[in-house]
Amino acid sequence: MSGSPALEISKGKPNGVGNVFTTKDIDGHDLPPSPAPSTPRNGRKYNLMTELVYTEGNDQYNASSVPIYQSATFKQPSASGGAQEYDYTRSGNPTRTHLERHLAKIMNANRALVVSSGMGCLDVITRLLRPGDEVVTGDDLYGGTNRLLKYLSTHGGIIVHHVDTTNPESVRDVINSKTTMVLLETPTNPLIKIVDIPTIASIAHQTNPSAVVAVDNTMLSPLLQNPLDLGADIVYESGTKYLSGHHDLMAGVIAVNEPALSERLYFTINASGCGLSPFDSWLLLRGVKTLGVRMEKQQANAQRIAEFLESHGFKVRYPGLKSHPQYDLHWSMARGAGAVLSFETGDINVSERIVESARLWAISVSFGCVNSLISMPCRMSHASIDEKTRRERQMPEDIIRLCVGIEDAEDLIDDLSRALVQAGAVNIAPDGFTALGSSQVVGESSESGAGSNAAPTPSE
Ligand SMILES: Cc1ncc(COP(=O)(O)O)c(C=O)c1O
Ligand SMILES: N[C@@H](CCSC[C@H](N)C(=O)O)C(=O)O
Repeated sequence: MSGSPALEISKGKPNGVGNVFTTKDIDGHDLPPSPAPSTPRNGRKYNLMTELVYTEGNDQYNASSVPIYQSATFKQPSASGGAQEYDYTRSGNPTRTHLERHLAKIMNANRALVVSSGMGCLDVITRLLRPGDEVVTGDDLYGGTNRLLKYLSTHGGIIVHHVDTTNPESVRDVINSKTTMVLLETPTNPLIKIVDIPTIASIAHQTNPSAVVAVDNTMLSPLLQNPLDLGADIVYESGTKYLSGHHDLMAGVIAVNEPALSERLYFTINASGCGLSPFDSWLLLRGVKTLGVRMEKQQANAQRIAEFLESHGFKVRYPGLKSHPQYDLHWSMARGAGAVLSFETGDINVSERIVESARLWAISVSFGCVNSLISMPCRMSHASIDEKTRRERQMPEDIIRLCVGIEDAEDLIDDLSRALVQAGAVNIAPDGFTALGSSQVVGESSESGAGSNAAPTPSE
């Protein structure tokens, strides 16, 4: 790639640190700092769907698929050290570098770093904190995030404020000169609440210019939202979810624009040894290429299912529905609604029966997979948040989370309809069914959802 006339490599340090390209292409377009070799040779910035699949290598055999450098060590030409880019895979590996450069491009970032899981990202990011530092974060957070923050507040001398981040004023109320980090998720998992990244980022930076605003973008992926463009300093994602798409690997990616910050994060990754393995880097690079087609289908299916449930009287949380209280805010930041939604039945036992009656929908934690999943967050993904805290944070114990895959939408709706009937979650009438306790008149449900509004007969 160094021979490309379109791009110049800035002088970098070993292991890809600082090896970013200048921002102008041959035509003078001001490109985001571009992480070749995954950028087309002409230096042009294409639409994201194109950039996702475009990678280029400098392998001596012109391999179309980036090789897996399954090697822990790299021989060196002399004993003087420091002359070559790689020496040891914990510090850097060509397959990992290739993935990082590709992800930096996709995430509109100067630099991306890949680690062994989404929680690995948060571990690396929170090592920026020092005892006495304060963190402001949400009251609806992924259970594992909550658990790590709790550990840090109990054992690491970090003060953590959980506030309702859907209201920027609650952030303003607690933020102060000791606030070194603001940690956000949007949409939140599992209550699908929306958080105003630009407003909160500006409150944080005004109050303490050195505060770092970190956003967990796992629920939407870079296809649908770019928090760095909205004022965040760090974005991270669990690569276990949409980025890879098949639930066959664990990974995490951290992306930043500020070189000094990226150096501090890289230091921890090298020092602690949590960089992603060559094989998982290769798998993740392969998965990222289909992110666009997967997400488009998953999101279209999720919209159908959300409308189906809502039309039958269920309380549904999904930012693709106009009834979402923060619909406008969501669409001011994001290009899509994603494929995770949740709904309530009003009864834990009914919810449990629905989950267990589903056949196509696997009972499983996680999301972003091509297969559709159903879960009860309070008992599964968020069980690490104790019951009292869940109550204080108004997490409905009966909430069901649907993580929609790429199957045929009619099949998914049929299976869900059958599960709802089998679980006794709906009132059945000759012309349709409605959620128990719903004020909706039977039969008035819209045609937008199920293949038919007729009450399905439980087939099992
Ligand atoms: C929103 C969110 N962030 C981070 C994580 C952590 O990712 P990982 O499981 O890859 O560690 C998860 C799920 O696990 C998640 O749902
Ligand atoms: N037992 C795991 C649960 C993982 S939940 C995975 C995912 N983030 C989700 O929301 O489903 C744990 O304790 O972390």
